[in-house]
Amino acid sequence: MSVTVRVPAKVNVQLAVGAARPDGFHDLANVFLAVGLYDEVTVTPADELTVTCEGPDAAEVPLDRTNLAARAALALAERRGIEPAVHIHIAKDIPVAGGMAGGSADGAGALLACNELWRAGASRAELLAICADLGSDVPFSLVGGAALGTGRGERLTALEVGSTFHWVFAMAGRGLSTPAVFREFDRLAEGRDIPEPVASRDLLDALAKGDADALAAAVSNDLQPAALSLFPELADTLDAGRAAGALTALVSGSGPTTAFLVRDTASAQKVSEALLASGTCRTVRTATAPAPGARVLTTDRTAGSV
Ligand SMILES: C[C@@](CO)(OP(=O)(O)O)[C@H](O)COP(=O)(O)OP(=O)(O)OC[C@H]1O[C@@H](n2ccc(N)nc2=O)[C@H](O)[C@@H]1O
Ligand SMILES: Nc1ncnc2c1ncn2[C@@H]1O[C@H](COP(=O)(O)OP(=O)(O)O)[C@@H](O)[C@H]1O
Repeated sequence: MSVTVRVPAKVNVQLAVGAARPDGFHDLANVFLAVGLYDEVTVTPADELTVTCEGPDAAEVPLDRTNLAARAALALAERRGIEPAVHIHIAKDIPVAGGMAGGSADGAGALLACNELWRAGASRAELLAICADLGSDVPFSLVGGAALGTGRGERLTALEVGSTFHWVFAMAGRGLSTPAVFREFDRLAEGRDIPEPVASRDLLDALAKGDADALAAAVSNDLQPAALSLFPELADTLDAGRAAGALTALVSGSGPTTAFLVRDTASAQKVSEALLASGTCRTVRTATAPAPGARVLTTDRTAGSV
């Protein structure tokens, strides 16, 4: 018996960041767009909780109980009074510490997979509540599509998207820590009045219409100056993508992955080749958006039985 769930990465087409809250988090207007790069999480009954990971970045993924997938399994097991006796395998295609919510994807994926494996019967609302406890980005990994996240990003309102958008992503040679980027945001904001974060009407309209030019004109990321301050070479990657004809270029979330909105697959190809040739990034991937949220791919109720 095993269950496999597929979960998408995300890009933030708007990330408006408010002042630091007393609890250390920041209020956000976080417009998430799920993109078609996926991790797959497979859960199988085992003697005890174990985690394995395969993929180009696997060596950087913790395999102990700090792994978000393990934390998700433990959270559901505790609520249901179940032994968390499960092996979790992550086939990882989403870059690690890249600002594309790879860990959050694995948390949401493991939660959905364990709910199915254990026939735990958690409702969508309960799954979303567990996701919010695990991390600010985790609820969005469950729902996918496009959504506005408020609060610390965990309170979601689904958004309409009128068409498919084409993206190129440039993966950097090293990661960036999300808390470190928020700390740098605070440092850069010292002495300034930080406005309440609000979603941009132009941006929501562009998404709803499926208008790539309007979306390109409206994207914004308040964490980008902080990410660039910690990782100045990212400016060269952004420039290389713009020069190759991207409609817009921005840092994805807290970075350091850079995201390039392009008009079509031909432009995606051209921008990808230029980015690789520029030598300013480690790898390049293309993907379309929006992508669906966490989905059960297979439930094999015979695997593991004699
Ligand atoms: C910045 C964003 C944008 O979508 O994503 P990434 O770029 O990391 O993927 C998110 O806000 C990241 O969400 P997530 O990675 O789930 O963060 P959490 O585990 O909830 O929090 C990690 C740390 O980030 C900071 N944090 C996170 C969310 C938030 N609204 N305010 C914060 O200040 C806090 O320092 C917190 O301790
Ligand atoms: N399943 C997981 N996959 C990747 N990283 C994880 C996972 N669980 C915990 N982590 C930790 O979370 C950190 C942030 O990872 P990730 O979610 O990939 O990046 P980001 O928050 O920038 O989107 C990693 O450096 C790693 O230490």
